[in-house]
Amino acid sequence: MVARLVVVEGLDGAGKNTLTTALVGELTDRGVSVGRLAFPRYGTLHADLAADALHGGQAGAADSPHAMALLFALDRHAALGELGDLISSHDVVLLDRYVASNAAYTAARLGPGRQDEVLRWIGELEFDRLGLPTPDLQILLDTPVALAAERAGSRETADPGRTRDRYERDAALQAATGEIYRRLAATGWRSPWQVLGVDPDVRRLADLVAGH
Ligand SMILES: Nc1ncnc2c1ncn2[C@@H]1O[C@H](COP(=O)(O)OP(=O)(O)OP(=O)(O)O)[C@@H](O)[C@H]1O
Ligand SMILES: Cc1cn([C@H]2C[C@H](O)[C@@H](COP(=O)(O)O)O2)c(=O)[nH]c1=O
Repeated sequence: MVARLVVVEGLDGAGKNTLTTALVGELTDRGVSVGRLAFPRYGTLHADLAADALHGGQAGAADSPHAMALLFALDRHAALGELGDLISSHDVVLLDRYVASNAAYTAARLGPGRQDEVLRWIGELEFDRLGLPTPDLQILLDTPVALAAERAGSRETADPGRTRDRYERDAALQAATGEIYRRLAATGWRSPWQVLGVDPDVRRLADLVAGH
């Protein structure tokens, strides 16, 4: 059996990690074997260069929208083997962020006039040229910007080592990213999407993911 590849997308602080953890628990309880991976894969070369740029470090020279998008894409390209192993050994593979994150954030940075061009570019680069597998389902956790920002802020307060990066501090960028995510979902960008509101029903989501 080939695993269903399911992606959880949303703004910084939307609750993706929390939802993914709950979904892994619910699916596992049902006897579904679940693989899990989050992007960027902190601790790897390209992801750490991207993170450094986001935090204003030495790699800040790479902080143009296209350069950042390439770093995130190369991190996924380097994960192809790991992703293939997960897909071949589980019923379902859950990804916390994937190609649509790159599409949404990069398009938001470039502004309205260049959105179509960048959405096409990212899709062609990552899926068609780099050969990343197409998701079976993309889930947009559509948490309102203010609530997502509040959650990201309280996480920083609880753990001062987890400082917010420049994307997380930029309310306008988050709002623009949220709009692009909704557009990606409405147009079925690259695969079917499911849009969820705040505090989604994890059991119903598990039904959908497990294909019941
Ligand atoms: N449904 C919820 N109700 C209350 N708090 C929540 C909920 N979901 C997540 N949180 C809290 O909000 C914060 C952000 O959640 P989480 O880390 O899951 O978000 P995320 O989307 O993965 O964030 P990021 O993309 O920035 O890593 C955490 O402190 C988490 O405990
Ligand atoms: C995978 C990926 C991420 N980003 C952006 C989105 C976030 O603001 C940061 C880091 O993500 P995290 O969930 O806070 O760890 O990077 C992006 O622009 N492109 C991507 O492909």
